[in-house]
Amino acid sequence: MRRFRRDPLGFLEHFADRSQTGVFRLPWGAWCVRDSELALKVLRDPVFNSGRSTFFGDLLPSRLDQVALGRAVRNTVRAHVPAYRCALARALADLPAVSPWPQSGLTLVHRATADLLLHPGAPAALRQLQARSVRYGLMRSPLRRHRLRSELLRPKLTAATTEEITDRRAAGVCEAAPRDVLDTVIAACPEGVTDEAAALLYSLLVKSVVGTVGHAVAWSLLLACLHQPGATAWPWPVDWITREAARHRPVVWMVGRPVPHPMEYGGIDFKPGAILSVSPYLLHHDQHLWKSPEQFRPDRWSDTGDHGPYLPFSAGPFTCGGAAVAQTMITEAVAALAAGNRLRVTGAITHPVVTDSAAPRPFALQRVPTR
Ligand code: HEM
Repeated sequence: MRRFRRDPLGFLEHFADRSQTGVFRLPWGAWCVRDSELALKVLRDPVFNSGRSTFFGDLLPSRLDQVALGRAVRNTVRAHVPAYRCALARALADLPAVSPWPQSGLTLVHRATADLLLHPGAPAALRQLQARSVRYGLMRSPLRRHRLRSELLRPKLTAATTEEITDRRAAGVCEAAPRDVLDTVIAACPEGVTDEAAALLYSLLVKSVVGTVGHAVAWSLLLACLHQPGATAWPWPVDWITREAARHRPVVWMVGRPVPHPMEYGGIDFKPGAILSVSPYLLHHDQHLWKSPEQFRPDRWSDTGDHGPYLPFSAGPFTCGGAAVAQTMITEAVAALAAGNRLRVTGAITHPVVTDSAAPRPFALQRVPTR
């Protein structure tokens, strides 16, 4: 496991290269589908994708409820994009000339979405708890002391969110005009979903909106700066940079699907319940399907054809419900950070820290105004 912690993706590639079958066993017992065609089949085939998605798990009673909630939240977030842009500009004005990343990515995105997640009239204590959780453990930290802190914070945040949901449900929430993502979640939860389950659903979505987007912003900045050190302007459109960063270093590095009944897959016999994992990273680095996949090359997005499988947001029936709006949020943030500035990174390496997401290791970003 020490080798995995040092270079998780290299470790995964090493196992994939040595495997003789389309599916190989990971050291911690799970199964990884190495063959790209078989992997895409796992994500798309109804055999593995019926019933409820693992993202929401059993927090909602049916797949229809999951889809309805995902769409409702996506719509609320999409409607907020103009406000996000303005709030981002205000948050950037407070960013120091040298800032610590990837944490600054999460802080920036949180500041730009704070009123979307909890409207300004929501209890101040809850808004503060949410801001603290963004600082100390929205995403699982590799550091034990951070994990301990977040384990202390999480029950408090869940309890405070649950209490707020109880109050809002008692007062009634207007489905047609949600004031924030919490209202949207409450309105989309069918009867019978407890206040605590609604709080857990809400926290999953906060993690996606702030944590996953924040880490994707950090990867884009890091990779673009490392490949154009000291440039006053990047030679690529920001959209190409963010797409290529999501290919080169997908934040969600593994998604899993349970095997529904005894079956043979990729030359191996599986029992029901075994988890088949698909790694977007491995598919994005398949030498047979991508040209020079190990290189960070935003210009590969100048044309629409000739690409291998691209699934930073997964694929098939359980694809990320917020993919398009997430892409917009990431691109807007990177563009805003770069506008009128020369960017430089120090202390940067491209080996990620892998926990529940593949995050960049700490680096410093220096912004020097060019006008
Ligand atoms: C960089 C940002 C993001 C990435 C990389 C990402 C990626 C993913 C992935 C890989 C899944 C799981 C799919 C699977 O199990 O196959 C997922 C699920 C989901 N994501 Fe995202 N996501 C991001 C941001 C967002 C945002 C901003 C929203 C909301 C607006 C969102 C909403 C959802 C929903 C609702 C699902 C569950 C889909 C379902 O089960 O039907 N995501 N996301």
